Amino acid sequence: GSQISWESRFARRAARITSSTIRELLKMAQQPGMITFSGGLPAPELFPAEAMAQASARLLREKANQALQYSTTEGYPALREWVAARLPGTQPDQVLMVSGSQQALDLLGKIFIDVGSPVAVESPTYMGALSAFNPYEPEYLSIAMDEEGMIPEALEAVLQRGPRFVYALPTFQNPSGRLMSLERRRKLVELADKYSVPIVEDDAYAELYYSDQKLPTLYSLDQQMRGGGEGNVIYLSTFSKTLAPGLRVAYAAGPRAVIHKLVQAKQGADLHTGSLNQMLVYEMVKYGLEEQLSKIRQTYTARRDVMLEALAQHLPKGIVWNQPKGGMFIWVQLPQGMDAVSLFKKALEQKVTFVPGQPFHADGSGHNTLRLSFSNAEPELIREGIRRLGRAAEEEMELV
Ligand SMILES: Cc1ncc(COP(=O)(O)O)c(CN[C@@H](CCCC(=O)O)C(=O)O)c1O
Repeated sequence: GSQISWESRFARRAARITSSTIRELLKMAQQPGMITFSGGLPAPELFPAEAMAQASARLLREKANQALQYSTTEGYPALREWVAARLPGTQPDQVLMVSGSQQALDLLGKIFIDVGSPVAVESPTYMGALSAFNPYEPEYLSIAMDEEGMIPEALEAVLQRGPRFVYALPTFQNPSGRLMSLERRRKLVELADKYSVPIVEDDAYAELYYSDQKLPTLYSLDQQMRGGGEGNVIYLSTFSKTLAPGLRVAYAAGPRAVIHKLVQAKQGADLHTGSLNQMLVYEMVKYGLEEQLSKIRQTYTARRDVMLEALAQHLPKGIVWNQPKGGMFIWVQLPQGMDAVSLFKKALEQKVTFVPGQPFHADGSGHNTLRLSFSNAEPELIREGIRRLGRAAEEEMELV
């Protein structure tokens, strides 16, 4: 027969499945001599590779049957218990181990979103969440933010439209780096309860704080407000930023009815997260992660400071950026009328990459924004990369 036109054969939802900008840009970063500030990649030199080599060899010698066999969808029991013990008022049967929090986002889309369902997101928000939700064809309601996080009036107006859930990143938000203030956290939890709209709290960067002490999670504030018992917050976090993203081990915690439905959805997706990888993560965290975490905080604080200093030195006037207190990203605003994609092309010629900010905006805005990741480049490369970015920005500004 004639050549099949596959586009016409795909399901309707396939039209909402498009490339991840970050993943596509990461491919470009492979070019020789390129300095990349694109992916939120942990510093590989901090991976505890030697300890993992020994632990996995031991697991395969002593527990091969368990490590190499199919395991339960809910996850490795000892790891679920470890996670539950660190979350207020949470039992192990309220925790599901997932293959990266990216999978949790996909499964949450699958169980909560119908075609046209309203879903509330921050502006900007994590583009990977939009990629996970898009195939389920939601209608996004963007919540305006200021430096302290969601603006209460904007949030309340969105909640009155009955979204299926609010997707919130209160701690070192990807991409803006914002830390939601305690007052705004309380406001969000109270308003979500008032309108009985669930909150999905994506806490990927919880441990990557570089100055003030940690603020309480939405999950814990919700528990306090209710005096314990099951709450209104579905909490996500991951071992990608503290241990190793290549292991693809993360977790979701929350009300039993939600976790149970996520388990059923995961059974249909991948049966379970890698048995060996979960057992390896448990071996690495069971005695605590403090030593690993302090190494990470020290390294990323230094890299953040080098990047901030280089930005001040090399970027032309009119370009502004935040001073993140944690996380992996610096969020840059170009003057109105300047386009980050056009700057990206000039930067590529200078052999430096970043992530243009528009894909982080569900409402299509943000053409003059861009995200820089400072976690995965040595200080000297950061200085050189920002110097190159400065040159590209000078060129671009002459045209505007
Ligand atoms: C807020 C937020 N939520 C979930 C994830 C995905 O983390 P997992 O590794 O799936 O646990 C991430 C990871 N995002 C990185 C990594 C994605 C890079 C890549 O696609 O390789 C980034 O924004 O660059 C995140 O920032």
